[in-house]
Amino acid sequence: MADALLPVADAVARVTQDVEPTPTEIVPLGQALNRVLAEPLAARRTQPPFDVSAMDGYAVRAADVATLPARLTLIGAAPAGHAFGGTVGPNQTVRIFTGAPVPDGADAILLQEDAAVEADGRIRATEAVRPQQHIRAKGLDFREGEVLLPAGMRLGMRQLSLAAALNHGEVPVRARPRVAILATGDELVPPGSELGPNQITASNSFGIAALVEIMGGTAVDLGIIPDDRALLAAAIDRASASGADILVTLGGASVGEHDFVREVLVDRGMDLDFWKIAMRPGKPLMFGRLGPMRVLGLPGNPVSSLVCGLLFLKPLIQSLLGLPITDETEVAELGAAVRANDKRQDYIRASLVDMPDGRHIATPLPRQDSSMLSTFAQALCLIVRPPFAEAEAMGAPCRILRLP
Ligand SMILES: Nc1nc2c(c(=O)[nH]1)N[C@H]1C(S)=C(S)[C@@H](COP(=O)(O)OP(=O)(O)OC[C@H]3O[C@@H](n4cnc5c(N)ncnc54)[C@H](O)[C@@H]3O)O[C@H]1N2
Ligand code: MOO
Repeated sequence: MADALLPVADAVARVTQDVEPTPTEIVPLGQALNRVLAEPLAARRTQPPFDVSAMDGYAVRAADVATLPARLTLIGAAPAGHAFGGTVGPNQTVRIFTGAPVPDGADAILLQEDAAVEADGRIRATEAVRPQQHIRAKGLDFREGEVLLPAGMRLGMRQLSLAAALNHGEVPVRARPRVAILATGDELVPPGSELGPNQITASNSFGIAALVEIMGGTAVDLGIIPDDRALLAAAIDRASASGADILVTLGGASVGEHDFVREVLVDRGMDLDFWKIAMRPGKPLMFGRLGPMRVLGLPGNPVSSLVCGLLFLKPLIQSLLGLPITDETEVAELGAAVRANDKRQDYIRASLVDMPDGRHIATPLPRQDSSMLSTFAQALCLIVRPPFAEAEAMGAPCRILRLP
């Protein structure tokens, strides 16, 4: 029977359809790195809160120092955090430091480097000043009530500092999507084990868990389940009971006699949405819903697993975080000729050189076997070739997806 293979874009649309963002939770700012704002953040204060000196020097009346010579009487000091209480009168000055409020009467800062202290204690300007010189006006950065961080913003280093400057000690963010990860296969043992004769190490869970964490989710490793229907059913029930938003199964997705992940999931109540897509690597991808939990069945071949994680698990997590799903492919140039493609959208592991003239050269790596993590780790991008794309010569334009 001919396979009915779902196109990749349709599969992404079905995986992310009707996903409700996770609830809002309030977290301390110090724990909010990489979290996604659930509500906009407005300034709770004005910055700077008053006219402030941008330099260490002397607060002066610009008219007094418009031309040289100019000598001023020192009447006080204003370090940061302390205002000078009085008013600067004609030919008077106040010692001032960066970040201190500009005293009444003053309208410019004479740089320390442009001033000399005379024997009688007076201050002699060696350079003339302009009005407002080295003064940061109140509200230069932002004003109270202004929204500077919109909902849906991911909090990176710059956004966290800005949130702190706005005077938010804690922030409303989307709860981290919880992703349960379950590896299947009699041949699998954890890395670092003493390997038996027919065993390999389970590698996929690590890459998938890393992707979950990078995206701002929480990975819950449910371990390795042997090819046993009862044990698999029990593990699926544990995943359901854990309240995970997503269950990712690894392996057992194909057609062999030991590939019964789909059957057992359906038996446990999963509503199967699709199985098998027009993609290489990753044909036997499966998706369904089990109660409130989305289930992604990733193929066991390591590269297939991780590429499917990037193409389907990543947008699913983005949807749960209320983030838009965007086309992240870019235009590049083929560094070598490629053959005509068949019915499966191809994701070719490739090197990538960003040229100084702005071109990006993507060259397929020699071995494309979906079991080869060595090639995948070496690749910098995937060349995306649509179904039935024609053969292309070196130098032809192509689309690429950069790898994280
Ligand atoms: N007759 C057919 N055979 C296969 C087809 C097909 O259409 N007809 N599809 C092939 C494709 S494409 C893929 S991809 C694989 C997917 O198979 P499964 O999802 O059932 O995965 P397994 O058979 O369990 O394992 C495949 C391979 O990957 C290794 N593996 C599995 N889990 C892990 C893990 N967590 N970490 C590291 N390596 C893992 C496993 O040992 C196998 O070598 O099916 C093809 N067959
Ligand atoms: O398409 Mo499978 O995903 O080659 O290995």
